[in-house]
Amino acid sequence: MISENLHHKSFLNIGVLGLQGAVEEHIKKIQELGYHGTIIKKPDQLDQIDGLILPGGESTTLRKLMDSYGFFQPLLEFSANKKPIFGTCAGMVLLAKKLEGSEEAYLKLMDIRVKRNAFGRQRESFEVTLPIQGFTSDFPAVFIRAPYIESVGNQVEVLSTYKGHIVAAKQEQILVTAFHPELTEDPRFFQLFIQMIKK
Ligand SMILES: NC(=O)CC[C@H](N)C(=O)O
Repeated sequence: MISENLHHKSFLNIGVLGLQGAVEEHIKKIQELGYHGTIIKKPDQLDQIDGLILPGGESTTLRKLMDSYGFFQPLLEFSANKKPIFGTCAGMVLLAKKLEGSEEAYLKLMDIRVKRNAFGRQRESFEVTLPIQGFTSDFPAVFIRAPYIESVGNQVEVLSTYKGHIVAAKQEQILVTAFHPELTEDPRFFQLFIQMIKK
């Protein structure tokens, strides 16, 4: 009985880093798909979850908060244990191995070089439909002061580009999007992340 229940989908517990940014929107998406979503405010909560979403927000603020709450080392361990991480927008900036310009990268968990606020002032926020590798139809992508990926290492699978710039990618158990899948009705990026967790 117990082992059967453990396979029930609601037993997957997906965390959303809850220090700043689009936290509730992600929790809502996880719940809509029938899974348990937990707002993560302390590093010891990482032990309870099967995967973690690093939401959009302001990456400079986020990294300061992550440092002061002691998240840096525990997140490296979380990733070393092959627990999946999904970074959207600022979350993607935090996962990058390199940042364009003088700013030092933060977690350096994914072999991507990221340019922040990359689409310029005129295009602070916009929505486009994009073909995504593995999806059978285009995805509505909402960009807000979005970064893009300038280059990737050979472990990285490019999932989507917009105007020649990489805006979604995957490396082993890490998924990133420059856009905000939590702001559209389309659940496919969350479904993809959940598949990565179940693997
Ligand atoms: N919507 C977002 O997450 C914006 C990201 C922000 N421009 C940054 O670099 O931190």
